[in-house]
Amino acid sequence: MKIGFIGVGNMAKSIITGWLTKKVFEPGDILVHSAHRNNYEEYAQKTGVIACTSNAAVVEKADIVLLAVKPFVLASVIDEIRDVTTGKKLIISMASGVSLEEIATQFKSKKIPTIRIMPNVNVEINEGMTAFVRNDAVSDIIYGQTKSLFDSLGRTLEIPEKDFSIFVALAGSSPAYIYYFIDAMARSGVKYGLTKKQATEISAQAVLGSAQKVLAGTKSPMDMVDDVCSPGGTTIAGLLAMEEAGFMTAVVKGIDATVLKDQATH
Ligand SMILES: NC(=O)C1=CN([C@@H]2O[C@H](COP(=O)(O)OP(=O)(O)OC[C@H]3O[C@@H](n4cnc5c(N)ncnc54)[C@H](OP(=O)(O)O)[C@@H]3O)[C@@H](O)[C@H]2O)C=CC1
Ligand SMILES: O=C(O)[C@@H]1CCC=N1
Repeated sequence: MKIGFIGVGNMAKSIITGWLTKKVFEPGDILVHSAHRNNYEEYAQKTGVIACTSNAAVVEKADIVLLAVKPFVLASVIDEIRDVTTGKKLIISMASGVSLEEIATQFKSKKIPTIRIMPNVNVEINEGMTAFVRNDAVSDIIYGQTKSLFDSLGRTLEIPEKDFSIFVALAGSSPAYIYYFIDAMARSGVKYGLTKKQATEISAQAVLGSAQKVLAGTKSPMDMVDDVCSPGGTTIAGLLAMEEAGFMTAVVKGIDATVLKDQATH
């Protein structure tokens, strides 16, 4: 099976790395094309994936085509590939805020099997979180096969399309917020004399272990907060100072702004 990428920027590269690591695809099964020849040819040379000469060539040669361009470029890319896209190709879009209906309108056909996904960059290390929804032209078999490709990249979840905006906030965009949190912790460590490297490792491992404990699912996160806060201790002093500075409000406002921005793309 050949898989093609139109656009080979941050998200496409993360997916490709995840698949190559798990040997889900060989480099020779992956086709790429993007806006700038230097970029995609250099990437193909480095990784062994195949560079195509146009977006249409990717569609012609691939069984599955991932549209990995920014949302505002999607319409012009679909214009370019419309004539070579038959019902035998599976189209996967990861563009935030662009609905299946809008994609069908752009293709001028409801018969193009299309899956909308929302991955995150952590697929690169096979620890991603990817949401899925499909149109009526995607059979159960194709859907199941496609989902298993993404299962190799981390967790996957089928959700209604109306929930994609909140999913973008909690999973698509949130790695940036979590990296930012880790960096803020690490900077505080530097303030107290640790090297940035030491402080970053300490903070990241604390986030990793905490996330794993939450996912183990034995207690709610809030119960775990209480377990760490010894009466009269250091943690409750720090937590209340963070809350006074608006920790919870800052997070909720950030998620609200992400959701609004995603909805504004429609
Ligand atoms: N980054 C992320 O964490 C996530 C991104 N997404 C979604 O993934 C999509 C891609 O985002 P991201 O990878 O970050 O963006 P990037 O800017 O990193 O990559 C965009 C890619 O699109 C290519 N491109 C631009 N115009 C065209 C065109 N006309 N034809 C073919 N290729 C073109 C660029 O080419 P070139 O490299 O040659 O300039 C580049 O490779 C977006 O829709 C975004 O919403 C979804 C989840 C997470
Ligand atoms: O920032 C963005 O628009 C994309 C969508 C999710 C993550 N990055």
